[in-house]
Amino acid sequence: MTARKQDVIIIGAGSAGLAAVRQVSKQTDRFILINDGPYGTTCARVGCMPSKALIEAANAFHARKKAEAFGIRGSEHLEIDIPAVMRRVRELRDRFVGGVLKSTKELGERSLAGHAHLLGPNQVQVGDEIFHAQRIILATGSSPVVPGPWQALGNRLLTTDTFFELETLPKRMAVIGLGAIGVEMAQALARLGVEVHAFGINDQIAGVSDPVVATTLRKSLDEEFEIHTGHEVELSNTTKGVRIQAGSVDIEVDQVLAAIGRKPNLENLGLDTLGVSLNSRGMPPFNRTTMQIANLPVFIAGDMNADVSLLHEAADEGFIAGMNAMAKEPTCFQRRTPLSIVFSDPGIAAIGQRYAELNTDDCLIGRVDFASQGRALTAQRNKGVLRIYATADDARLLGAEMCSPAAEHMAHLLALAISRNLTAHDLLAMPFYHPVLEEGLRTALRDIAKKSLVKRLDLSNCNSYQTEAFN
Ligand SMILES: Cc1cc2nc3c(=O)[nH]c(=O)nc-3n(C[C@H](O)[C@H](O)[C@H](O)COP(=O)(O)OP(=O)(O)OC[C@H]3O[C@@H](n4cnc5c(N)ncnc54)[C@H](O)[C@@H]3O)c2cc1C
Ligand SMILES: NC(=O)c1ccc[n+]([C@@H]2O[C@H](COP(=O)([O-])OP(=O)(O)OC[C@H]3O[C@@H](n4cnc5c(N)ncnc54)[C@H](O)[C@@H]3O)[C@@H](O)[C@H]2O)c1
Repeated sequence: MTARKQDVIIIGAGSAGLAAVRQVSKQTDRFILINDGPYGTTCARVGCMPSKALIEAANAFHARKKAEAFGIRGSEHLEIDIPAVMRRVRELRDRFVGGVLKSTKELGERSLAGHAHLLGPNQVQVGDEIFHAQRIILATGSSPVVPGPWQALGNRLLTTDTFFELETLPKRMAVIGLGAIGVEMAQALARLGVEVHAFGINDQIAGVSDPVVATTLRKSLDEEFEIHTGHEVELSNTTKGVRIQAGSVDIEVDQVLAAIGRKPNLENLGLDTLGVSLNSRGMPPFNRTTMQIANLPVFIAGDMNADVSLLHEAADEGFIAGMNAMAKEPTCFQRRTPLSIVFSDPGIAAIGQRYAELNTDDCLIGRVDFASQGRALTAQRNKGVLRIYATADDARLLGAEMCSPAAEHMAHLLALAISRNLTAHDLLAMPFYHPVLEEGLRTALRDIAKKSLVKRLDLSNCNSYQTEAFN
């Protein structure tokens, strides 16, 4: 065994780990990046990117269902070539992964493959080698949760780690779990022609906490695939597939996609050697503005810390960890306004404070229903609802939840406004072009302004025409 001295050791070559490497490598050559398992990052390899490639293909095929109403004939003759869809998903995936691999290859000997095991706050073991470092950054990511008994289903049980390798899709599929992954995948599979049964242990879908948005979302998804909520599922092998029992539901499918959440990769990592108490889930205490674990020279970033499992947050945390690992004293970084988007149709988004976090007695809620929104109607995208939350005294924007057309774009506008501490009136004083889906956003802002005691003598007071076309 050897003890090699480094300034920083980064464990995990995912999005968080690579963001940390980018910062650390600006200041020192004495660092190593250790990665166990496949390179290329969860996001590019089995996460964000292949799932979006699948969703885009599914949406393109689904568009035929609106053709007749537009006056386009013959769309019923369109066919889908599933093996070609899956090949395209993998080709794009390989392209995205290729870009990531290039950056790890460039590290040469500083990039090391193997399972990292901590021996304390300054030591890491990989195989027979021991490495010593002033600082350590942990960024080992997360893995799909698969309950032990489900393993008996063999290759009839899929997770997003295995799904994208399929050459073709089964006729009948169950998606267990209705979080972000469950909703995105269930809708995409249904739009690709698979008979989908989706199961949620409770009524919450994609994390939506606003009851008005939740009801609209459920109604919209119910039109596309079977949703069963409120019961634990029992899975068992049959001669032809998998039997699923949940409450009064008893069905058979060919394959099951488990999407019941992800767990941090802590196995055999040696967190117990850090000398700090771990919580019931084996997690050490850490500060999300510095990413530092207690007062140790150890930082924790990305999905591994089970805080917010999103790509942009993983990248931010890797950046903060990298900066602080090279600093004399850790700096506190202001975290960004919470923003999450689920790429379903209608899209689902939450910005700033969620409904569940509000004191609803002390805030204003503005609403728009997209069922009769002008531009949405012209595009046959008139489904969904947006609710914006603002302070009762000065209509300062606090947050929003929505399931709506163009949710991903309106979510960014709202995130910008909330980050800049703007009020509903501030946003209403800005231009809204006509006819755009954002006029729906303006309707919800006007709803807040109407309920607010604040009245400003500027264009924020300009009223609506009260007609569908200009809504
Ligand atoms: C299907 C799916 C879709 C998603 N879609 C989106 C989306 O649309 N938008 C979005 O923002 N987010 C999305 N996410 C979430 C996003 O992908 C993750 O938040 C992000 O990839 C986490 O990056 P990370 O660096 O923490 O982990 P990873 O990229 O998983 O990197 C961790 C690395 O550490 C390695 N490792 C583990 N243990 C050890 C060890 N002991 N020693 C050495 N190395 C180790 C792992 O093998 C891995 O290479 C999606 C996730 C999934 C699964
Ligand atoms: N568009 C995006 O940003 C995007 C897309 C996909 C994934 N992700 C990220 O990946 C992470 C993992 O996604 P996920 O959807 O697997 O996790 P999740 O935690 O978001 O959702 C899991 C869902 O499964 C349910 N569940 C748990 N146990 C169950 C059981 N036994 N039976 C039925 N339902 C059960 C939970 O109630 C929850 O609704 C998320 O944290 C998310 O941030 C993001």
